[in-house]
Amino acid sequence: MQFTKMHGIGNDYVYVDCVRQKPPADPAALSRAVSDRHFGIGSDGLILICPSERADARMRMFNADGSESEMCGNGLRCVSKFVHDHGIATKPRLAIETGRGVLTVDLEVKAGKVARVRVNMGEPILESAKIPTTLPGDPPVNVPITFDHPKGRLEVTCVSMGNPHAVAYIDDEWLHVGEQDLVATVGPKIEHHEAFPRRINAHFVKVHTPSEVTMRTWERGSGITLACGTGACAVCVAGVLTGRTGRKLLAHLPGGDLELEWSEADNCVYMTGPATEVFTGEWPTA
Ligand SMILES: N[C@H](CCC[C@H](N)C(=O)O)C(=O)O
Repeated sequence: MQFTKMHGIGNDYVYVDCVRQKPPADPAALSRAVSDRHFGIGSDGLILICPSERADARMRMFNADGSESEMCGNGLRCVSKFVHDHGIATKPRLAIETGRGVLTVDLEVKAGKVARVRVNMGEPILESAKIPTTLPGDPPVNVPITFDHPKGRLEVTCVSMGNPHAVAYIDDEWLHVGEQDLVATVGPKIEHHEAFPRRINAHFVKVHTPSEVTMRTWERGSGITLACGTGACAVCVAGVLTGRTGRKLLAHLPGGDLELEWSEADNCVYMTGPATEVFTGEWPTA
C-alpha cells in the first residue's frame, strides 16, 4: 500500500490515497501499526483520503490508538494539500467532507504546490451534551475538575469543534518539558476523566496578550503532539468565552504557529497554517 507522510506544524500522520487505492480493511489496526515510532512508520495516526459524493474528497482520521475522530485540523490542511498537489482536485477553494460535515478550505499555492491553507472549521459546538461532557454550563466555562495527581485540580472550559476539547489556563511551569512533564502526567487524567464520556483532548494555555498565547496539548488517542488544529480553534473560542483573549488569536504550539479567528459575522472559526509533505513510501500489505 502506497502512503504519504505529511505534517501540519509537526502533527504528523500517515496519509493513504483511497481515491486511487483500495481502502484498508481495518483502518484502526493499521493506524496502531503505522503510528508506532519504533516498529512502524512513526506518526500521530492515520488519515484516509476517500472519494465523496458531496465534496472534492472525504477525510477519515484515526488516532495512534486506533480510535476514529470526527475532525482533525492539521490533518485537514494536509488532506487539502494532497488533494491539490496530487491532482485529485486543483481548484483554489476545495470542499472536504469530514466527520462534522463538509468544510471549505482556501489554498495558498506557491510554485504549483500548496504551502498554506485557510480552513473554515465551522461553528463551535457549545451545548454540553454535544461536546459531550457532564460538567455544568452550555458550555462549561472555568469549571473545576479534580483528579488523582499532585496538581489535582484545574478549571477547564470545554468546546467541541466536532471533536471534544478541554482548555485550561496555566502558568509557565507547564510549558516546559522537565523531568516530570506536567502535560504528560495530567493530560491522561483529563482525557479519561469521568466528566467526558467520549474522552477529551486537553490543552494547557499561557496567555501573553489578548491576541497571543502559547499552548501545549495532550490529544485524545495520541498523547502529546506537537500541535492540534482543532485544539487551537477551541482555545480561540475558550479565550473569548472566558474573556482572556479576543476573536483573533496567534497560537504558538511546540511545532509552529497557527492563526485563528472566531468570526463575529458568521460564527465560524477560521484556522490558517502550513501543510508539509515529507516523503512517500510503501507499506507491506498481507
Ligand atoms: N486526537 C483528536 C483528533 C486529532 C486532532 C488534532 N490532531 C488536530 O489537528 O485537530 C481527537 O481524538 O479528537
